[in-house]
Amino acid sequence: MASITLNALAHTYTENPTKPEDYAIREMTHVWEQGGAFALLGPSGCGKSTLLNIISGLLKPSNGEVLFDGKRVNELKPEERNIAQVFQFPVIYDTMTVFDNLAFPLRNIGVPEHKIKSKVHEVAEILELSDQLKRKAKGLSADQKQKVSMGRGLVRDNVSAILFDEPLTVIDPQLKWKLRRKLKQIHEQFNITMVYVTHDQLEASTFADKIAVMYNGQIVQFGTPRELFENPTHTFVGYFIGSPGMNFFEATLENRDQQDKLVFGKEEISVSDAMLARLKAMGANKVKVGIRPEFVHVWDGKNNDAFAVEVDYVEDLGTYKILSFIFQGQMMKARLSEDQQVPSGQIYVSFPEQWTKIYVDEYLVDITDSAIAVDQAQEISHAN
Ligand SMILES: Nc1ncnc2c1ncn2[C@@H]1O[C@H](COP(=O)(O)OP(=O)(O)OP(=O)(O)O)[C@@H](O)[C@H]1O
Repeated sequence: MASITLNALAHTYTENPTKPEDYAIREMTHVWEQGGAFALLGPSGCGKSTLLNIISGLLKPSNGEVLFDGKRVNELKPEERNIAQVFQFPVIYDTMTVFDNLAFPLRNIGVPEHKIKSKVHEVAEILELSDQLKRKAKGLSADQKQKVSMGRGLVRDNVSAILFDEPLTVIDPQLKWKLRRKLKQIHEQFNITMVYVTHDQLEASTFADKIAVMYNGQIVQFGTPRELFENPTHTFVGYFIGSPGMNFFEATLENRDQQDKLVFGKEEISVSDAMLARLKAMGANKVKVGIRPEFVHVWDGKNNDAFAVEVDYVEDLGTYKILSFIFQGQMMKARLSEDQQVPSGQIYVSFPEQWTKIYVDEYLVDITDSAIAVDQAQEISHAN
């Protein structure tokens, strides 16, 4: 078991990179703590597989270091790293029995047969494969084959970490949740560091305690599923997490009647004085405002803080409804409970200040005391 540290890591497939877009992994420093269950979540092409292959040693990074428990492993071959990797498609030997497939990694390193037998039976028991041990792998279903792949990762005692690269892609939907639960159970039992790559937010949040959201070769936020939902620190996280994703609109900081205001179209958006002061100090005239559909309040009648908007349409999704409305010419969404009635035509919506997030250059403007203290310390150190 090990912690995995990526230190100033970067990777490019281009011979002479000149710009950030030439990098599949843009410089990143990141730590996966020992024993954690993590997900690496992001859209196709953002660099997830590249990152996993660098950790397992299948790929040599262009820059930076990979450390296991603080020790540099860049020079170690994949088989010397004690990392198990489970791929999208099960990697097993069809002509061998399930037992021999599971025994293979142990026979390779010369473990005595009696030890192999007990270890294979132990892992088969956990994976519910005990009654399949004598079968040839060829006849197994896709989910059973993937379980054998996982089992091959688990039989070795000295495995530092298991990396899963979209392991449930070929599994039938009704079996996915079963395998996901199995993985969670295995994590609890073995206390192994696990990194699970997926582009599916549901898969990520049911498996992982903490999720790294990846976008354009960078980890833009690392947090619990709840943190990613309630406090996205990058607009991509707001957009990618949630169903539907966060609403965004561009607003400007304007001085009206000697007071700074955040303005969108004809409306003033309510934010705290501390936020207005912070934006002014940053010299940010244009910002993005983000609010999750779940946090938009919908009212039947006029209300002090509420804006008059036009209902566009309502989608009934069985257990909840999605209301689409037009606010100052822009389409936005609110998520409502199934029993909430929505009148047609004009309605009123409000955006609670607590859930109204402000972004500058795609990053959240954080006005908590600790965030401001860090910024000020950085400004002082730059000034010196
Ligand atoms: N062998 C390669 N040679 C050149 N470019 C590559 C190679 N492998 C990946 N890339 C590029 O690097 C970027 C990151 O790819 P990567 O496969 O790591 O992303 P991913 O997030 O795992 O995507 P997916 O979910 O589709 O597998 C992409 O732009 C991809 O086209």
